[in-house]
Amino acid sequence: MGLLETIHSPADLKRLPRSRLPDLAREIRERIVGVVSKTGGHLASNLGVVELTIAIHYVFDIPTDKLVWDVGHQSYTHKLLTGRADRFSSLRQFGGLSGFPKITESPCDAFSTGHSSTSISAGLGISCAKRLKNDDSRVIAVIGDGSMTAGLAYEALNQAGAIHKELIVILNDNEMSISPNVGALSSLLSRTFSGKFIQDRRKEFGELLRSLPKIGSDAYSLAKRAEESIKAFVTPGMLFEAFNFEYFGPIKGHRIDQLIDILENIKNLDEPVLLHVATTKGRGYGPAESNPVYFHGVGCFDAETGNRVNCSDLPSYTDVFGQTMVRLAEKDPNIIAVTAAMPEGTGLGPFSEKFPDRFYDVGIAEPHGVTFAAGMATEGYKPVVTIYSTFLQRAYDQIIHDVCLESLPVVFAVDRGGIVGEDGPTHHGLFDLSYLRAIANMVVMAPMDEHEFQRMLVTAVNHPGPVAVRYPRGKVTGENPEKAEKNDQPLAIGKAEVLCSGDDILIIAVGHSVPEAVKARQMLAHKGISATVVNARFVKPLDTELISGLIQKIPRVITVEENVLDGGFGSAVLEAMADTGIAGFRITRIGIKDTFVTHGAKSVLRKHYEVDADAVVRAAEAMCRDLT
Ligand SMILES: Cc1ncc(C[n+]2csc(CCOP(=O)(O)OP(=O)(O)O)c2C)c(N)n1
Ligand SMILES: CC(=O)[C@@H](O)[C@H](O)COP(=O)(O)O
Ligand SMILES: [Mg+2]
Repeated sequence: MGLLETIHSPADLKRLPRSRLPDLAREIRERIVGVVSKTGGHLASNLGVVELTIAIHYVFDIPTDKLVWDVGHQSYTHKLLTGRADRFSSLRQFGGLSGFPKITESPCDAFSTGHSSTSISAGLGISCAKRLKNDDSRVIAVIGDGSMTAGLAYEALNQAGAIHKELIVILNDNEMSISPNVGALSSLLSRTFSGKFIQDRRKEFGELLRSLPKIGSDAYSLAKRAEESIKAFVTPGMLFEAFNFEYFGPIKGHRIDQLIDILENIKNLDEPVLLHVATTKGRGYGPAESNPVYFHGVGCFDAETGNRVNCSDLPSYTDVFGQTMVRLAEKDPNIIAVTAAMPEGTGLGPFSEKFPDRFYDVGIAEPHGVTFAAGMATEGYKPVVTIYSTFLQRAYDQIIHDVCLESLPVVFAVDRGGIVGEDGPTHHGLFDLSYLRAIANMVVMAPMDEHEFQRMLVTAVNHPGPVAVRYPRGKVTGENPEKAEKNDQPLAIGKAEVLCSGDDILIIAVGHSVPEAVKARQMLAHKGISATVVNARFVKPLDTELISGLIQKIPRVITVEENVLDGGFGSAVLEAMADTGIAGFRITRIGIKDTFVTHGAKSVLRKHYEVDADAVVRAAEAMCRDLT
């Protein structure tokens, strides 16, 4: 029997002698690679924290002590050690284990996560609550160097340092976000401080001080040298000490013994503590160590070779976006691309290579990215801010206050709109149509296919105000290649199109729900029901004229969207009809009812939450039945 099979709780782990822990780490790596090769998941980040997770569970008493994982994409070892090993192969599958910590999944998951940089805030909140209850158990927050690029982390450090509450922050520094980490902080963290380095700086600084009385002709250059020398002394420790944290590290993150010793030492300090741990992303699995960007979040692969399996040849919407951006930027030198730590995920790799001076990776800092783009727009540039729908939620005030209030021409390329699949509720882009259409001056559109997508991007970069194009995660349709010849032509803003006509039912769909509506029309035809299908294209401005005219002719209406129903596209249609005073029609809105969508394959979720073609057919049949 393997060691892992003997561990059903952290208490079982503590019974193992320290000498067996490296063997356990090996088994855990094998299990993670084996399962993730079949389910997909965040492989590289998980392989990097195997020893750290074992050490934390060995030293602390989880769940009495609380452990908060930042993002939570690295929590697989934690799941394996906390009674979930037997269900681990169900990872990220519908009904199976979540890929992130989830309060409802285990008492050992202190906080639910998925979005980055929340761990210090949540950990501090938990710590303060414990002290109010006279509970002196410990709170540990584990945060990556990439997640330390977000302002939220510093808001939390700022408060923690001021109120001196016990909190252990472990900075897991692998010099990587999804891609290599960016920004001034990342170069500060990655400075190597050998004894020689420090001695050299001291000597240099000493010489400089000795020369200071001679200040005369070139005071500026002396001052500059002094500044440079002082800067050379600024260590990561000083940064955190400035926030009143006790700093320890950097220590090597793959030596379990050393990790256990230091954790034992800092366990009972009654000040905020920051332990800086250096780890390697992908550790212990060759393909992931050599390509941590690809293996950050990966689909199915062959565990022997690391090669991808089950790939379709079709490009994704993200690929089409990346290619179109290059084409548009070749013609228009004012186009700028902004990403928040996701150059690969957003398809901006080719753009960044071709136009390095017009490409900005701001780090995990979506609110800053939006305001940064607004600043560029005031100087006549055309920023295209490319952020996943779910992460753009972070920047809502910036969209309203910094972009839309003055109607600045910023394009929002909203990737991962709709159901994204296995990442689950923290990552589905199911709110964007609602939150974006509520803002004055904003144009909101969603393409039915890759051809319309390109036309929408052309339309967006030529529009003089804020505009959002929302598109899904996944492959393009690969259909209607004849449409390609119009791909460079802009669309008329606020104009929908009738795709096909029929007298019984009117189906009005938007974005990638349009192909579902077309499929439903074919299924309905076999049942003797004929439907008109409208591709709305725009959620705002809505084509009220076309829609109201059709509703008067066909008063049995179904709207279809992959967004929450509240405030979404169907609501927009209802509001417009109320405003025009049209009455005497029936409407069924298909979309996500008032709930959060779990994790699982996209097709499974679409069926389960009734936003697929079958759901449209059922709604149409019910409407026709009620009439007879
Ligand atoms: C608000 C937010 N923006 C973007 C992401 C996407 N994302 C997930 S993990 C990650 C990189 C995190 O880097 P780090 O914290 O260093 O963790 P590592 O993967 O290196 O262990 C990013 C950008 C996210 N989860 N949340
Ligand atoms: C953990 C996280 O937030 C990202 O890694 C995310 O899972 C990426 O999603 P995609 O796979 O859709 O790029
Ligand atoms: Mg990192």
